[in-house]
Amino acid sequence: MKMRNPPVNSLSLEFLTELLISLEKLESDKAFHAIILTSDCPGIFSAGLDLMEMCGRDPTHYAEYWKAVQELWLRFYLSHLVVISAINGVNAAGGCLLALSCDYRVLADNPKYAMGLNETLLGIIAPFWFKDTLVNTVGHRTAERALQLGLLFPPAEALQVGMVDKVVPEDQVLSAARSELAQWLAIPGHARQLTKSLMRKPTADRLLKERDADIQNFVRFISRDAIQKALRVYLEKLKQKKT
Ligand SMILES: CCC/C=C/C(=O)SCCNC(=O)CCNC(=O)[C@H](O)C(C)(C)COP(=O)([O-])OP(=O)([O-])OC[C@H]1O[C@@H](n2cnc3c(N)ncnc32)[C@H](O)[C@@H]1OP(=O)([O-])[O-]
Repeated sequence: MKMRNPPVNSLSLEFLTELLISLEKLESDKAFHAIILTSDCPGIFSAGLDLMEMCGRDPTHYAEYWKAVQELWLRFYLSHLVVISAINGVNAAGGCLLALSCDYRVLADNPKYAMGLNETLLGIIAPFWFKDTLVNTVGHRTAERALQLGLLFPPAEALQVGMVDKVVPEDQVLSAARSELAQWLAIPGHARQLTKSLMRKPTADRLLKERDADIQNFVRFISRDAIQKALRVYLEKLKQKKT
């Protein structure tokens, strides 16, 4: 599955929906057993959630958007397919969450390709299920430091803390993901799927039990004047970087 939403693969409502539909199609086709998730945007895996969906819109839109973000995470996190990410670019916040929801991560060895949950740098907060997904991957202490400081880890560090499983030269990221897949596909499917569910269900259930409350929290939080201002300042900084 190659993500293509130029220029930065930001996860807009439309793009999230497209990803969700593509995943559902693959899941319902018995011929498919695995997905390699990668990017078609040179040098960028994903810039994360689309800031334009969270800035200057109304509460109904924020609620619709957040529901779609929840849906995509739940679907990827609990997918019965083997999902491997071949991370071929910088990967921030919501994009990193998507990669953390995969079963295995291969990252291209380029110092520019940092990844992490950098929400605090924008003055916003990673929700509890983003946090849980990170904790489940790198452990509590590393997650605590990474989340508070909004750290984006370059490849060597991402590997060291366990945020990714393998770092390979840039031209080998897809072939390495394919080689890894062979090991996962050699395991009897039902045993692997049930084990995945055993490991992940408690984390997903926390959100499933309070989806509506989580949407309301998000809408309240993102609608605050101070948060809207912080997002506008951040977007402005991104634009100024160019000039
Ligand atoms: C509770 C909520 C939890 C939140 C979770 C999140 O994921 S929060 C998300 C946290 N994500 C981040 O902090 C990552 C923010 N992004 C970056 O750091 C950089 O864009 C980059 C390193 C990904 C690519 O650098 P580069 O030099 O190759 O590209 P460039 O920088 O020149 O951008 C090109 C155009 O795309 C635009 N745009 C960019 N990102 C977003 C976005 N997320 N959305 C919308 N638009 C975005 C950018 O403004 C510019 O627009 P313009 O001026 O053409 O109209």
